[in-house]
Amino acid sequence: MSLNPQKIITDITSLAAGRPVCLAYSGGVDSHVLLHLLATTQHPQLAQVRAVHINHGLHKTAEQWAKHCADVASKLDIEFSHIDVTVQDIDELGLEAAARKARYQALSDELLSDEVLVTAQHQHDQAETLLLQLFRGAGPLGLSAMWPESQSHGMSIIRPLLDVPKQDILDYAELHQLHWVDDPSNQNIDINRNYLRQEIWPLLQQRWPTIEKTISRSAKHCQETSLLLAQLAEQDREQCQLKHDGHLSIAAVKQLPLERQRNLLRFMIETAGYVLPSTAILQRIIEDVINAADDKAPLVRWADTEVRRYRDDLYVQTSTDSELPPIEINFTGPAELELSDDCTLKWQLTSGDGLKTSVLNGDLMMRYRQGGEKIRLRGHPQHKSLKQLFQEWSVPPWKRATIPLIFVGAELVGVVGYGYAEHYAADTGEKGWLPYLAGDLQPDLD
Ligand SMILES: Nc1ncnc2c1ncn2[C@@H]1O[C@H](COP(=O)(O)OP(=O)(O)OP(=O)(O)O)[C@@H](O)[C@H]1O
Repeated sequence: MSLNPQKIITDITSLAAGRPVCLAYSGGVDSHVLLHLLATTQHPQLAQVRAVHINHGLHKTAEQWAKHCADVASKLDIEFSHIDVTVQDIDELGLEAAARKARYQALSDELLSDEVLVTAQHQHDQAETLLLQLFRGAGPLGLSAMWPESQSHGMSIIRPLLDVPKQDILDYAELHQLHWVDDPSNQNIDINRNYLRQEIWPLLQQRWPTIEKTISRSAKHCQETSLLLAQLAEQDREQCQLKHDGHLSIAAVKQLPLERQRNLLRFMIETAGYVLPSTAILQRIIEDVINAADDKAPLVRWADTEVRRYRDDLYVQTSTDSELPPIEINFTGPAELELSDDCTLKWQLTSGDGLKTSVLNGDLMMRYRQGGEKIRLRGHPQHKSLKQLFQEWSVPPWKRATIPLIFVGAELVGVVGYGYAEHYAADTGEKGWLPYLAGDLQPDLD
């Protein structure tokens, strides 16, 4: 079998679906062949094409590579740019992963909002990726290896060569007398992928000559299985979201067989964009969180993610910072205050809601809960402790310490987002001063 240029360009056109394409051009043979195909094969629906090279600056010859890429693109009449990046966190991530991280970040910054990125991984890369996942004990999603189209780092990425054998790419390059750059770091067998490629693969291929193709076929089977599992998880999620607040009902989750509980949890975590937990952590979520006694509020944490239970609700979220620094502010400055990276307190004048505007003349402060606060809410006959109110409002314990409280002197007069004290709440028809958290439902402002 040999590489069919028209089929590849047709595949790119259909995956790109009218969006302009930007080729990630390393200077290696694979992306050079793809660049050549894009430049020389016509397709009426193929929108604009350009190429970008990332210079990691890791080799003495890096500048020459970038120059080589620019020359090749220019001869093929393809718009070209190169980006210099600084590879960081090498000690923590290892050279290969650190370079990939810097590369994807730069590509993501470079891409226009409607552009798709095209990369040149082929059938052999796909087989290697599946094997490396297998050695790590991955399930169907990991064994799906690379998808023809996926979303990553905020970009759409398409991989039109996944079904093309490496040999076909080399034959094409030879036929068209292409000159490419071989990355010297590919020889370093301390890197698992290189070890597999240099030391193991030749033996496998000697014994099983079609192994590149057959392993890639397994990746496709796993992709199909992953899609089916996602559909099942979607159905289970609908069934377990009894309220409309997006949280799963623990009682409903417990009705599912264990393997579907695990499948649902993985799906929820993955679609929310968090790092998937290991099998052991997943098991702890089932044992310690889902099967905890009703009155417990357990949590399991990994990476920067946590799963918690409060009453019947299951929370999958970014780890909460339980030790928030105390803040004391008076409200004479601008009408907003950044409380943390993702939380801003804002305030506005509005009709019949919030606090009387006269509070602005006094000693108005904001701080978080310290324990022992009481408030008599508007329309209530007596004071209640904040603890009791948080329970009545079903505020999960770990959120209580993050809700801004408004004080006049030492007196608690408002719990942002929840309610105001009888003597300080704005009357109907009167202008009120309303603090709220950005992202909360905005009040009707006038
Ligand atoms: N420095 C880079 N600049 C732009 N794109 C890159 C760069 N390195 C890799 N890529 C893209 O990511 C894909 C996979 O990377 P990988 O490291 O397997 O490529 P390579 O073997 O160095 O190069 P090639 O796949 O072009 O032969 C490449 O096919 C290419 O599309």
